[in-house]
Amino acid sequence: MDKFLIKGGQPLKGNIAISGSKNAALPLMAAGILADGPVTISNIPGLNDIYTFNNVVRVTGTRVTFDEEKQSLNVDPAGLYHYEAPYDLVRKMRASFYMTGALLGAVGYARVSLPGGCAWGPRPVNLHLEGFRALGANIDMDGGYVIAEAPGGRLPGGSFEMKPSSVGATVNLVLAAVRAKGTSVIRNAAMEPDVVNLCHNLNRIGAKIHGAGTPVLEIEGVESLSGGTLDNIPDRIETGTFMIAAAMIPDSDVTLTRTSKKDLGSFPETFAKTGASVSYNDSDIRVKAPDRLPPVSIETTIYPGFPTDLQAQWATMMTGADGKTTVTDHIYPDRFSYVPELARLGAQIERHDNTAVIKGPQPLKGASVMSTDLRASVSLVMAGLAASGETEVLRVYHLDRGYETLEDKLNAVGADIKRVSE
Ligand SMILES: CC(=O)N[C@H]1[C@@H](OP(=O)(O)OP(=O)(O)OC[C@H]2O[C@@H](n3ccc(=O)[nH]c3=O)[C@H](O)[C@@H]2O)O[C@H](CO)[C@@H](O)[C@@H]1O
Ligand SMILES: C=C(OP(=O)(O)O)C(=O)O
Repeated sequence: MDKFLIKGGQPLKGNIAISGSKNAALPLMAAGILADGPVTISNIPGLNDIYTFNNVVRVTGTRVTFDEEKQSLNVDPAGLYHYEAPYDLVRKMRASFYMTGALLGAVGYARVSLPGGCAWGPRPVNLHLEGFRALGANIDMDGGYVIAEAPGGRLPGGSFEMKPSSVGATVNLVLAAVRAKGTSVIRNAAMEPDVVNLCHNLNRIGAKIHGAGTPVLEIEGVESLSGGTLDNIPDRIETGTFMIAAAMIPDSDVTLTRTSKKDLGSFPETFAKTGASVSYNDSDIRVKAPDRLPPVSIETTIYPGFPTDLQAQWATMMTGADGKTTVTDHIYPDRFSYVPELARLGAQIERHDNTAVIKGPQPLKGASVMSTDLRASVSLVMAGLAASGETEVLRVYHLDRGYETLEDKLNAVGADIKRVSE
């Protein structure tokens, strides 16, 4: 298992190119099996989650070819014959559950393993299942698998209101509904850029989805979708992560390229309160660390609110703030595995229910740390960069799920991170 050895205390200076979004890419890849011809998806990052999902899609007989150099992924569903996503793959990656909607839409039948819990507690799929039923699917459970079936091979379509709004369930229902016989309406639909991008791309190959980016999606089912080219968007979470890293490490001056403010929702407004100097251009964002970091409390909410995928990084930055900060997660109330690890680095941080309370400024000092999820792990790397001495971050395979060449990108702007394979 690989680990990182980080020598902290260096400012970050230079350019970092932002990769394509992991969370927007996965729905596009699932959408590939809905088309009548091959689709080519641009700006796909070389990440373990992408490789795993390639294998999930391949199980169905679909051909998936990834040109890593061009970051271009081709999905050819001509050989689609096996309508299943097995437990072995779904347990590695929850997004595999998108195969339920995609197979229902493509062939009217899916046998997909129920995803289990995850490192930060329960992640239910009740809305996905209730939504499929509302669109006309018969849903059964068998040996840990969901069996979803469209009577007569094609869903009739229907209406469903989500409470709460869910990114995963919206993606799954859109995939199931685009080739339904009738029209479907999803109320309180997710407005996250990942969902909007999926809808726009599906429309490019013949879908009729109205209202993307609003809480009401109306999907007129179409007989077929053509093959074609789909475009992935820059990773807004990677962008936010590096913006926070630049703001928390004194004297840093970092320009993020191949990204934009467009999909960041209200994050720039919140980020401005850190006092960091930020300039946004068409395709790059420059961040200079502030001289003094004030405490800025946040609460996660659905888009355009503060993303749950950035709360751990924000809490880490706030260990250096001048005063007391609270970080509250309303989406995933147990997503705090980083708290005891930051404490090992010397942070004054405590968890109370779904809130981390951080008392700063507290200089961090290198130690061995480990986390059990992706965003918590990247936060420990950032803490290691800010800390004095050497920090060892164990089990970096979590990072490899969602940050493309993280250590190379950071080392190129002055960090000192060594990957060690054990
Ligand atoms: C709204 C939100 O911020 N979603 C995030 C969530 O997406 P992900 O798709 O995993 O989660 P959802 O958007 O579905 O969940 C939003 C909320 O709805 C609840 N829920 C969801 C589905 C369901 O069937 N029943 C149910 O009760 C969840 O427990 C959660 O409290 O995690 C991803 C990975 O970290 C992030 O990239 C997404 O931005
Ligand atoms: C946890 C994440 O992904 P997933 O929903 O695939 O687990 C994430 O992107 O932070």
